[in-house]
Amino acid sequence: MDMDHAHTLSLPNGDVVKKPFLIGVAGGTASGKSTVCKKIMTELGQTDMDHTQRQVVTISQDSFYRELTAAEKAKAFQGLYNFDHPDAFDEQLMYDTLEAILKGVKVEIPGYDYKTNSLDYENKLTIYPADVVLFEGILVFYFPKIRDLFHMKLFVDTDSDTRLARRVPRDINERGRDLDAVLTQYMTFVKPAFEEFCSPTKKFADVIIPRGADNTVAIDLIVQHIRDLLNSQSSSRKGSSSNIQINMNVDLQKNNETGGKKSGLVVKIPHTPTTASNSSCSSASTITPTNIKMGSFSRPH
Ligand SMILES: Nc1ncnc2c1ncn2[C@@H]1O[C@H](COP(=O)(O)OP(=O)(O)O)[C@@H](O)[C@H]1O
Ligand SMILES: Nc1ccn([C@@H]2O[C@H](COP(=O)(O)O)[C@@H](O)[C@H]2O)c(=O)n1
Repeated sequence: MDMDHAHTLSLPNGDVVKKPFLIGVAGGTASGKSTVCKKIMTELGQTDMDHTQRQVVTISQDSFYRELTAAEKAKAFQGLYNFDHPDAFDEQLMYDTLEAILKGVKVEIPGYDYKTNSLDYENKLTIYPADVVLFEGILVFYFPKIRDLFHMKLFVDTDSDTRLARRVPRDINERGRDLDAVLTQYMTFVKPAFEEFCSPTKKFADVIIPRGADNTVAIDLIVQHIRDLLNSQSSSRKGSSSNIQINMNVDLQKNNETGGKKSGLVVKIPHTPTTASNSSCSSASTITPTNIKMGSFSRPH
């Protein structure tokens, strides 16, 4: 199988399949990862579309939790199982699945049932070859091999009080938990694991999104970027030989230097986009206002 540097794969039989652009979306529990992904899909007009026709799809890391034994399930019901440790996930299956998706293979992924703490094979999600795949979860940047598969990495950065305030009612109302178990699990596992395993992965992000889905500026920028990407893909399918250019390395942090008074933006755009991965953006023009620093990067394959 021949893999070109753009966005298609040429199979030995001459068929050409899509090679998706893979975006990782990490962040603490209840930071708004799924809501951000939903907003991105909605703004791109994807949610009303038949799922076989979608150009953008979202997958959750929760579909890669390991199956629990009966004893582990009994612990989980009391909030005494650690779902926030990397070992709770099937890393190899996650890697193999993302690899298959990147090769344009149609894959089936189980749903996840939080009420029974088990994978839900009755509600499988079929991932058809798509242009953009969003993969969201607390530890999507934790595993180096998986981290390296992403073409773009987003980190949803919502403060821990807000996250706890969202998690408690969600787990009670939507995940069938009782208050005692939710708080026990949070204090015993969720909070310490966030500090140890999730929060340190923020440094790998290309884009940090403070306040999650409330940050419409960040989401609009990301959506615009994806639109540009999809447009460049369709023009390349029509015969253009240009590679996809990604001209963002955005850090959407609060602008502390201005004491929070000026919430401006700094957008640096390279004069001449290059394909060099991780290249810095030394000769850049500046669009103001901004709290966004942009470098440039390109898809790694
Ligand atoms: N910006 C927001 N404002 C208010 N509630 C929100 C916001 N973002 C998410 N939520 C709510 O918080 C909970 C967790 O959000 P979700 O997107 O599922 O987070 P995650 O996927 O990171 O766990 C959900 O009940 C969701 O409706
Ligand atoms: N059976 C399960 C599986 C996971 N969790 C918790 O879900 C969190 C991850 O999902 P988010 O949507 O919140 O990112 C994680 O913190 C696990 O503790 C669970 O409680 N039960």
